[in-house]
Amino acid sequence: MRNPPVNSLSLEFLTELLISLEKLENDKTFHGIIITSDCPGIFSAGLDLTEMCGRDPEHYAEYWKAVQEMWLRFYLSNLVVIAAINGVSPAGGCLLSLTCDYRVLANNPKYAIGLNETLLGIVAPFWFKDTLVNTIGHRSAERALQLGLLFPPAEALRVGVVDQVVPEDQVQSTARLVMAQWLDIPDHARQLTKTLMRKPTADRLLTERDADIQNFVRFICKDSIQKSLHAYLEKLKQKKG
Ligand SMILES: CCCCC/C=C/CCC/C=C/CC(=O)SCCNC(=O)CCNC(=O)[C@H](O)C(C)(C)COP(=O)(O)OP(=O)(O)OC[C@H]1O[C@@H](n2cnc3c(N)ncnc32)[C@H](O)[C@@H]1OP(=O)(O)O
Repeated sequence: MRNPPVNSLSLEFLTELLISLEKLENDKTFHGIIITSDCPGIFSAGLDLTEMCGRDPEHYAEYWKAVQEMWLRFYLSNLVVIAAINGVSPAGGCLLSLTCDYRVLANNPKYAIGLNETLLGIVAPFWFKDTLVNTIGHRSAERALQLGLLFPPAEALRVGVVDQVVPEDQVQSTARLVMAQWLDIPDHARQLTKTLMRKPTADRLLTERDADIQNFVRFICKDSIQKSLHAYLEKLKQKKG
């Protein structure tokens, strides 16, 4: 991912990601992809706050549809998808990594990962929650979501948000080793098993997709939510000054 400075998942960047995924899926010489970051120290800052702040309802609806599409397409991809997490990964950045089949995280205490939405005064939607529950179990997910926990590497491994923590200079090579293991499995059997495991979760969003967009638009348009997002963005900007 190369969307400096922080790989935020803007509408444009999400569209590019989806086009790239589609191209790779349509090229039958590809069997797997490794998602990693070109922004030093940052895997992805998550959803782009500027897409959710000070815009009109039509824009929010279009943006949310693209976020849903990213989740659905990566979560259900027939390719083996591995995240080589070489930086901090809050909220939507964590969600993107949770769509992958395997997560390798660099062992740097700054590289926290988690669904921290509540800390911003926003609520992780049910399909964010379902993805986390499927990964770490109900009790750990409930605690992590309510408290908006961002896990440093050792904790992330202990709770199961990531599958492996390795020295920073070994993240890419480890992801490639893991890819080789996953590609050794007969493709059709692996793909059908992935579908079996993930389809019920994806189907829930597919059947409630429009309602979920409407919920998001209603929620994000609230004055109180706009005020918190605006204040949060300002705080991020003032950090430098
Ligand atoms: C009940 C029914 C509910 C229905 C549905 C409701 C749903 C709402 C759910 C919405 C879900 C949202 C999930 C998300 O992903 S929200 C985004 C969460 N992300 C974060 O909290 C991360 C924020 N960023 C940071 O913490 C830091 O930027 C950092 C990633 C740790 C990097 O730090 P650093 O290297 O120091 O860089 P800066 O902080 O100086 O940032 C540089 C630059 O980038 C801007 N920026 C940072 N993050 C974002 C972002 N997520 N979106 C847009 N822009 C971002 C930052 O403002 C700086 O900009 P300037 O250079 O212009 O100052």
